[in-house]
Amino acid sequence: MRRSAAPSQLHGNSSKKAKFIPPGRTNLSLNEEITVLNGDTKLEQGSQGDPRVCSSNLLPTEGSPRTFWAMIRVPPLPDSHSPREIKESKGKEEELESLVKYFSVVWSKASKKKHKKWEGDAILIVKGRSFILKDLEGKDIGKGIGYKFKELEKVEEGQTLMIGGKEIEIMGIISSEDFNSGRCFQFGGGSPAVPSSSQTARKCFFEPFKSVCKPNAKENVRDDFQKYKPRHDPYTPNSLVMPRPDKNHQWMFNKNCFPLVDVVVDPHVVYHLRPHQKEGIIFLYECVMGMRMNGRYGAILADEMGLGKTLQCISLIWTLQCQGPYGGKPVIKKTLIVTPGSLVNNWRKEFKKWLGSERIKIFTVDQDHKVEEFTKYTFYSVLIISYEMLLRSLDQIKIIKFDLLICDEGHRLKNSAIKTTTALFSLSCEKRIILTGTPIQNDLQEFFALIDFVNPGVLGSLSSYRKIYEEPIIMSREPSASKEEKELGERRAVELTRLTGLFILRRTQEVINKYLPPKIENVLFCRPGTLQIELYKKLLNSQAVRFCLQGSLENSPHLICIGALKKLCNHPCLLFNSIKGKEGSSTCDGNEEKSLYEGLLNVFPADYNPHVFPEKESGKLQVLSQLLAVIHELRPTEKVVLVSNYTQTLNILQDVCKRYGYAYARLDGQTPISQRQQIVDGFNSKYSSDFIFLLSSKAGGVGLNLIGGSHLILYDIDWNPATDIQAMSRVWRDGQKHAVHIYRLLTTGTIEEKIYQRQISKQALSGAVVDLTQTSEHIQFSVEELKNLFTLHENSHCVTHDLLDCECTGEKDHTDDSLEKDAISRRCQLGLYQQKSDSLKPLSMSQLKKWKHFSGDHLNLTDPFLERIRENVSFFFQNITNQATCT
Ligand SMILES: Nc1ncnc2c1ncn2[C@@H]1O[C@H](COP(=O)(O)OP(=O)(O)OP(=O)(O)O)[C@@H](O)[C@H]1O
Ligand SMILES: [Mg+2]
Repeated sequence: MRRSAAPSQLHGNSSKKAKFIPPGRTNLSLNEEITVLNGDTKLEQGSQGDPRVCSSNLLPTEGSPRTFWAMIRVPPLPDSHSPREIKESKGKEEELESLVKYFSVVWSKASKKKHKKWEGDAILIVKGRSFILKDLEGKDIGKGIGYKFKELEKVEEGQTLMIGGKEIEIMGIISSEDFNSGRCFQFGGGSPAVPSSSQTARKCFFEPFKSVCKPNAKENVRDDFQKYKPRHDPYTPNSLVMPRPDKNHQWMFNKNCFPLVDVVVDPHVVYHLRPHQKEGIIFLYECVMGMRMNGRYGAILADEMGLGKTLQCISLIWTLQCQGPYGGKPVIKKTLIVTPGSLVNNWRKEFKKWLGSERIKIFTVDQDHKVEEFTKYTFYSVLIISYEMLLRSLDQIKIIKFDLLICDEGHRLKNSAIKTTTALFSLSCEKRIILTGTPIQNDLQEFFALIDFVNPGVLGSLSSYRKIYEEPIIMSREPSASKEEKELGERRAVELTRLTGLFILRRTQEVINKYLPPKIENVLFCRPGTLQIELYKKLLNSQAVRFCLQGSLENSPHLICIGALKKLCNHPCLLFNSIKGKEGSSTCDGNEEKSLYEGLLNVFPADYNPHVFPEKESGKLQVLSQLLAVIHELRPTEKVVLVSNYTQTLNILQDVCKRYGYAYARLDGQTPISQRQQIVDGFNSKYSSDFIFLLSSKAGGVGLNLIGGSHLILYDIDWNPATDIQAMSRVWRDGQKHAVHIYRLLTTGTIEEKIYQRQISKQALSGAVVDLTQTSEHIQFSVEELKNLFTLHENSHCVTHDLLDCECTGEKDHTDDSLEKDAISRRCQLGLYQQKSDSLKPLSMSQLKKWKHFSGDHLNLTDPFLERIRENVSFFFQNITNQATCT
């Protein structure tokens, strides 16, 4: 048996230019040598005894087959040196010590067999006196230290060596650039297709296309060009023409030699498209057609929330369903859209909004409309289904041949182990698009899962990805990282960005700012009520809180304490209900909670009735009811979205609506999915009499359009800034006609301020995960942090302002302009680790300082809304975006 070629040989590895001469072959010339490097034998793989023993006596006779041990060059034994020589050589050695060289090699286990097999390609890293052999998945497969420089210096292309119990042949030199970027590790990643620039899209083709195939007769050509006309005129001004496939693509996909036809997006749709959406459609087209990367058909459209990802996909589906570059034949027949339950009908609505009811037949799956119906009627081309329903109907879905798969809010596929991901993975459809407005780059493993879903294998296996990208990148960010580690991590990150940037597109909110009305964001620090303060202090003095601060966080009930404080901030009656609810409980958790609540009931008035919940007992509720009143009075035609993360709090807010006779709609986790869109539509309709939309943001806020409302009040704060940002994005989006007012309510001096500070400082600074799934359970608190959380600042107007180091007293409008304004253009954000957008990112403390801020005692408040609520607000922060577009 001959040695078979390693993968690089089989696939024509470009790094291997010269000889691939497997050991054991007879055609080695006599002056080619196998060198056995003789290190200090600190080898991971045992070396084959002392190679010096196998010297000339094993030399083959001329003409006889060369054995593995043939032609060994024995490294010279150390000479004795004079002192000066030693000094000089020491200097040289130090220099050599830091020298790193990289080689591509093929390797096999050391063996005396006559015919052996190369077992694989590998990368040899030679540094100073040591070497590391890595396989192409980045795993170390051999190591050795203590070699002599002379031995390692001589390593060169074509040479065969014995190291670490392995025989290797040097196939080529790798530049440090290629190693550092990770490009030398070749795996399933497709090579980028010939870049087709977006400009080509706008150019029309002046001549009939030349196909790579030559039709037989001129006659046929003429006939063909008449028969195969573009569906829409590519020459009209503002037409949106898709890029032309290159020769390679034609070779691969136009086997029947159809004439090429312009793919032109329906002008009816183009008329509405924003410039970034036109670019997005071209991007998606190139991706799913395999024009950006050979053999890869997936894309991630990660535009920030509200940029119209839905419309971009609808335009793509409509285009591909009717047209294609080869003979005009449609590229796709059936599309599957998987989306959160609350958005199924939103998709249907968007299809109708942009394409009317006739162009495309949509089928949405719900309790009464099963997948079988879609299969039965061939005129349906798009199936829209929720993730939950998909799991239930997987067997039926699998039978249908879908040509395009779109996963909306697809960041949920970041966990490759969950059922939804495996179910979707099992579908055979190659053209896959993930839509997500949530940042996806923070966790490298989740990032891998998303990439691997749209373009399976493009980053190799998970283990190779970890070795080649994740580990070096994470290591480079450790404070203890060496300069080399930092450099390597940075290069790998750049390479990962380059590679994935071919099929990830993320644009920031700024691209649509100019189409949006102004946004006035306010943070209101509300003075707590007397009962609230009393209860708060009592809670902080409880045994449970003291236990948390003792230092052992193992079984610490800190989450229970935090929960109780947050409830109290919303309204004392919520705490009252919890205490009452725990009275009979005897579980372990119950006991901890009981110890937290001990003596609290005595603080409440004896006849306390939680159903009455006077507003003055909660600073925020008091501000809220004043705010609703002033909006109702000053803007009678405008509506309010009122957000809380807790159902119980929403119940209170709902009762407030009833109390004041405000008409309201409500959407929370319990709202049946089939009713959600109807509720949203009702609220958005100009004929609706609803004044308030009560929304549980976690339960159903993602992806919703609530542009009927122009005031949004965040009643409580979440640990995770992304949850709040999601909620805020519901109203300030395309289609909004009014200036948008956002109010975030925080109880002054309490845990709510601390959570806010954590959102804006710690997370923004550390770049920690900004991800919807992050909850307080995932946050690790130090005892110091808990101490801070469990402190009440009774005498401060605004602890957050105190922390800003701002010299103002809050009596006048104050804006700190001393800091340089961010002058970074953030129009487009592609891939990982590029400058993040500020618009949907948690604020930093220094940015907050630039917001206008003033205390509730400020004398000349110009904002009529704030003027009316100032009595209970100790401090304000305000920021206006798009003031220029103010009407
Ligand atoms: N070109 C446009 N002109 C006018 N309105 C548009 C345009 N594009 C999108 N919209 C509207 O903007 C709103 C937001 O669009 P869409 O829901 O697709 O956003 P998204 O990018 O999916 O955001 P999210 O990440 O929050 O789901 C929708 O009401 C949509 O109809
Ligand atoms: Mg969406």
